[in-house]
Amino acid sequence: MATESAPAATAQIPVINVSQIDAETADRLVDAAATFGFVFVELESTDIDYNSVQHMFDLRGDFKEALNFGEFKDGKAQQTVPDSLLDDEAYLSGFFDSCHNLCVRILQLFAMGLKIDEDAGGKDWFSSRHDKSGPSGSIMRLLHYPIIPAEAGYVPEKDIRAGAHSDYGSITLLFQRPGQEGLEILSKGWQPVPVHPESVDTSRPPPILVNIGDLLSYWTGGYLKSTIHRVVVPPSASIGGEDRYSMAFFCHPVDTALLVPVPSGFLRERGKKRGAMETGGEGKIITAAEHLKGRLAATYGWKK
Ligand SMILES: O=C(O)CCC(=O)C(=O)O
Ligand SMILES: [Fe+2]
Repeated sequence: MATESAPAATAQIPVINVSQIDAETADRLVDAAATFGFVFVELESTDIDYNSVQHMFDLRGDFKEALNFGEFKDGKAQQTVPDSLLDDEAYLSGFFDSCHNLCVRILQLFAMGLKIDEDAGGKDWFSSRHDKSGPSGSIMRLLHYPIIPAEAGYVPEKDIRAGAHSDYGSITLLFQRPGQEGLEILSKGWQPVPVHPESVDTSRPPPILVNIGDLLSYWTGGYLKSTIHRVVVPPSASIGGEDRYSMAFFCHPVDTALLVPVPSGFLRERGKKRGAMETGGEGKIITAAEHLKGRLAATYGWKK
């Protein structure tokens, strides 16, 4: 007989309006990032409009699972774009830029919330290290998780759509579709993340889910949390669920950015030093590219 466990409590991730770059917004964002590692940002409070999000979801051509785009230069992708999306290259490039600009805004708010010393750069301390002055690990990923046919013998505990992981970069923007739940975060057990949190009416566009990646967590000595998450077929779905589509923008600093200690009395007072969580102290100063290489090596067993 199948055992039924009580449904896990939904993660109570705050929803924040980022239209103002002010101390109150900054404190709320930092608080959510330090508590959950995840925060919702109201789409209407950003410069990304819902039509362009819808358009991106409509564009996806007929690719089967994940499609990644690295940076664009003068509107041209730096990696191969599938033929079915060639006509849309300029559009993809524009959306990539809008996502990057929103990340810059969020990074300014994090810098304010962490009270980074004014004479060191204040609110621009993180964002100036994400300034597109050189290549970076930033990636736009269009995701498709196909329906699992009932006859394929779907087993909920086994058929995880995206296994437990943390993201590598500074911050990730995740765009979800109405009615397509499935993301879960590891916080006292697996907690489902809604597409529409309670405070956002379902007639409004889903807010953008923002999460902290390993690099920003490392940079802030673990103060901002890089929370483990995964994607499952939601327990409420019929067997095998339906196709899930999502889009993730992974924002990274420029490759050459040095992950020096964050000049923040706020972090120092809390005993948070760069790398303290991972290395037990302040070791060698590495670049963003080296950090990414280390994470990839750890994941895929590559030799550093
Ligand atoms: O598809 C999702 O909702 C999440 C995807 C994700 O976590 C990732 O690609 O890193
Ligand atoms: Fe992820």
